[in-house]
Formats: sequence, C-alpha cells, structure tokens
Amino acid sequence: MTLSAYQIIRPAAGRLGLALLAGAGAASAAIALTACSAWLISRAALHPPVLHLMVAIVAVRACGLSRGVLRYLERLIGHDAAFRILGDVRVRLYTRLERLAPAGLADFRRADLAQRLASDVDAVLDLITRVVLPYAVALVAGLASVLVVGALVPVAGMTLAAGLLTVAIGVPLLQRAATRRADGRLAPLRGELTTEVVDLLHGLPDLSLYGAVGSRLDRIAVVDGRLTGAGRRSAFVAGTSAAVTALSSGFCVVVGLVAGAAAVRAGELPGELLAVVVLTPLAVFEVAGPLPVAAQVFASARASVGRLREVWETPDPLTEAHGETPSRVTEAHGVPPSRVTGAHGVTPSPVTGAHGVTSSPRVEFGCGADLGSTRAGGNPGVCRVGVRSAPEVDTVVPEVRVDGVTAGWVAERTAVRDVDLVLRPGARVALVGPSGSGKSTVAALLVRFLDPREGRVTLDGVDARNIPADRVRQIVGYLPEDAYLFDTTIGDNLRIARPGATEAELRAALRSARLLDWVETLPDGLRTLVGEHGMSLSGGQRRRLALARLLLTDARVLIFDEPTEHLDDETAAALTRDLLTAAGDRTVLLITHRTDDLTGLDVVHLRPAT
Ligand SMILES: Nc1ncnc2c1ncn2[C@@H]1O[C@H](COP(=O)(O)OP(=O)(O)OP(=O)(O)O)[C@@H](O)[C@H]1O
Repeated sequence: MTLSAYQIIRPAAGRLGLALLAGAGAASAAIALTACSAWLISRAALHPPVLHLMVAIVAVRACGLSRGVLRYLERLIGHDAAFRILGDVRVRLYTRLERLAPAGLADFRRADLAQRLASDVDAVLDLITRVVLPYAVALVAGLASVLVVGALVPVAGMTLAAGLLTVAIGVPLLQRAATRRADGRLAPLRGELTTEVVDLLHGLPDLSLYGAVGSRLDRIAVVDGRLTGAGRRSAFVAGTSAAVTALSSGFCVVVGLVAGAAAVRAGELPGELLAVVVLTPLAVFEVAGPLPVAAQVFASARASVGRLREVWETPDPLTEAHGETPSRVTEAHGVPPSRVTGAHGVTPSPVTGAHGVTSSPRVEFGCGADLGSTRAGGNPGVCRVGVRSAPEVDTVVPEVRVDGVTAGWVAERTAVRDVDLVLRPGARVALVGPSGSGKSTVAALLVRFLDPREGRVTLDGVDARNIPADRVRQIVGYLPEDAYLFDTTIGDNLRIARPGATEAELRAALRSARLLDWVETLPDGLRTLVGEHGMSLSGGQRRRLALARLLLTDARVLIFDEPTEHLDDETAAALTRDLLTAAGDRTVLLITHRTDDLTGLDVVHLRPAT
C-alpha cells in the first residue's frame, strides 16, 4: 500500500488550484504596483496633463487594493486546503494504525510514533503552505516579470531570469550540498529525542533506584547535541541563502540601471520606463526571496512525509483467506458437550458441559448472496457476520476453533506452532503453559490482532480472516494482561466498551466484577478519576475495573489473560471465581500460570513453539 503525492492532495486539489491562482494574482499585483508606481512617479516628474496619468493612477489603486484582497484569499483558501489535507492524512494514518496495532507496530517505538502523528503530519501543512504555494506563485509571477522587463531591456530581463533561477534552484542546490542531509535528519532526530525523554520519564523511578539517571541524561544530551548541531547548520545555511538572495536582487537592480540607462541614451527606451526596469526586480525578489527557505522546509518536510510513509507502508499483519466456502449456517441450540483437542504442543483434554446455552437463532458468517447488504464496504472478499432471524447474533455463542495454527509476531520468529484448540459454546477452558509458550499469542489470534501463518482460526466454521477484525472483536472479547486504563473517570473507562451505557448498566457490570461496593464508598462514585494508567487504584481494583469493562460488551467468548497475576492466592481465587460467575453462559478461555485452583475448568497445556 503506497501513499502517493496525489493521494495526499486529492481531498483539496481544487482548493489548492484556487489558492495558487489567488497567490499568483497577489504576487503579480504587488509587482505591477511597483512597476506602475515607478512609471507614474517618473512620468509625473515631466508635468504631463493629469489625464495622461489617469490610467496609471487607476492601475496603482487597483493593484494596491487587489494585492491585499488576493493575498488574503490565498492565505484563506490555501490554509483551508492544507487543513483539509492534514485532516485527511491524520484520519488515514489513524485508520492504518488501528489496522496495524498491535502486531504491525512491533518495529515502532511509541514516543516516535506519537512524534510522527503530531509534528511529521504537521510537516504536510508546511509542505503545502511554505513550499508548494510559494514555488508555484513565484514561478508564475517571475515568468511574467521576466517577459515584461525583457521586452523593455533584454539584458535586464535575462539578468532577472538568471537571478531568479539562482535563488529558486541554484541556492537550494548549494544549500543541499552544504547541509549534507542535516535538514532531512531533523525530523528523525526530533523523534529520537522525544523517545529518549519519554523513556526517561516512564522509567524515572527505576532509574533512580539503580542510580542510572545520570547516564540516561547523558544519552539525551548526546541526541540533543546532534539535533542542535543539525539545527544550527540548517540555520547558518538559511542565513547564507538569504544573503545570496539579497545580493542577487541588488545585482539585478544594478544591471537593470546600467543596461536601462544605456537603452535610454540609445533612444531604445522612453526615460520614464527606466524606473520600471530598475525597480521591478526588487518587487519580484520579494516574491522569490522565501524560495531558499522553502527549499529547506521541503528537505525536512520530505523526511517527515517519508516517516509517515513508513507507517503507511508497513505490511499488514492481517490477511484475508481465499477459497472460503461462501457462507455457512450454524444452529446454536442443543449444544453438545464441548471438547478441547490438541495436536502438536497441546495436550488433548476433554471438556465437560456447556453452560446454559439455550438460544437458537440462525447465525451466518460469510459472503452468501443473501447477505449482500452486510458485505464490508470497499474490502472485496471480506464479509460481515449476518443474522437471518432474531435474536441478535450476540446472543449466540459460536464454536471457536484453532486448527493447526502456526504464527509469529516478527518474520523470523515463531511464537506458536501447530496449535489446535476447540472452544465449544459455553466451554470453560484454562490455557496453561510456561512463560513465553505463546498463550497470549493464541489470544491475539482469537481476536485477530494477528493472523496465522499456517492453519486457521474459525468461528462456527468460518475462517476468521473472512470476518472483519472489528466484528471478530465484537464476538470474542479479550482482557489483556496489561489492560489499559485511561486517565479519566471510572465511568468513562467503562463506557469505552459501551459508549451509550446507562449508570444502571455500569453499576451492573461493576457488581458482576465485585467492584460496586468499593465504588459506592467513593465520594465521587463513578466520577472518580483513576489517574494515569489507573495508578490511583490497587492492582486488584485495576483488574476488576478492566473486567467490568469487558463484561459490558456483548462478546460471547471471553478471554482472560492472566487476570490474577501478582495477586495473593486468596484474592486470585476470589477473582477467578467472580469472573467465571460473571461470564454467565459465555465461553471462557482463562490464560493462567496458576495451576493450583482450576476447579470447573478444562485444562489445556501449551508447549513452547521450539
Ligand atoms: N507484541 C509482540 N511483538 C513481538 N513479539 C511478541 C509480542 N508478543 C509476544 N511476542 C513473542 O511471542 C512469544 C510468545 O509470547 P506470549 O506473550 O504469547 O507468551 P506467553 O505464554 O503469554 O508468555 P507469558 O506467560 O510470559 O505472558 C515470545 O517469544 C514473545 O517474545
């Protein structure tokens, strides 16, 4: 998937064109204002009848007024276009990130990613308002001025053309050679510095304990030094470029004066036009003056756009299966006792008793013609889950199977190999295994954070790759080991799972997670702030709050990843009991290290991939 320049500007290409026209008009008006004024002053010195000056007087007024209006329009339309483009780029990137996370983002550091999403995206704005528009406007206005001055005094016109080419092309080329990619290094260095500072802030307590704060600060100082060096070099070159631009402008004025005076003496140029030839270059260089800076902005903005492209073009961790049976209907009633099977790496283990699955709607996954209305927009071959009749799909607990799955997070490493697992509707299964054996990876496969390299995960027989990831996650809920709590209230943290939830629903979820009694003792109740990462809660309260959030969803298959980690035995046993009770008739997959108390659960052992 590529991100071309056209794709970037497409949402506001028309507006950009208008801004360009307005900008070129404003620049031409400014140059014409100087030229007309110069002619008017020279001509007036000869005391002609005032009527002979009327056209020039009107032209000066018209140019003076239109310059301001057109400049305003250029800014207004240009920035409007740029912000539209910026908004579109941000939405595209966030959508892409959503698709990539978490498996596709393994190679990116969080702070650097934040830097890319903030200042690197802003560079797109610079690219449009400080590079594309100034260059385009200078091209139009410069060409017109060269033609006019050249028509009056050819040598002056050619000198002006040479001066403008020097400023627009020569100086940027020299700049590029002088900075030796310093400009291009600014964005990555800023990303590196942000990463180091965020790392330091996160790890400050540990670094203090080990007395390692100084060495981290030294590392930051090194990166900061490199960034300052690149910035200083860039600023020095910008200053030199400004000096060369001023010299070029002065040179064109002097040549215009000398060549123009010679033309007047030779009778080839009326005297009052000499001022036009001499002063027009000054106005043109007002327009062309920012071009060396624009070229510098271009170098650093190009690096930023390259960094955005890296995110955009990161290979998709999710794949779509081919050759799937078009559609399939499953009957959910009369669910037989569930069974867990294991091939390589998984010990076969019978499972007893489905838990109260009684509903019997017909649920369809796939791409049957009669489900055409549920086909996922713009993603051929991917179909949504459809329901032929009430009750809702979410009341049905599908059978989830993992068949001969091999998968990994990074290309060169395999996290799980040839895993088989069956979760019959209503089953209660404990997935146990040594640390690093791939238990969380199995969970990631079940919610399509990751797709199998070999084998397949199915929901009621339909390959999960044929069901949009979002939909899979509505059916299969996951409570990760490090479930994230946002720095907001208890209520808002819960509403992430169900934005329209009423207070009664929130309280019911908290009650199921055995947290309601505690919340009711708080002066602010559901409006209590939990702090960054939920730091104002205890470990057990954090987990119960995250559990309540998961219970608030309609997911019919619940995966709990080490929910009792770091809790004492008594609290752990109570939490396990509570979450199994709260799960009701939903399927439960409990990932755990603890093998001491798994009463009522069918135990599946996962062995490491290698
Ligand atoms: N997001 C990730 N990016 C890259 N590699 C990962 C990621 N998550 C897990 N891995 C790798 O996959 C392998 C299996 O890890 P996983 O977390 O699934 O094991 P686990 O059995 O859940 O471990 P634990 O019990 O310690 O949580 C490990 O080698 C780990 O390094």
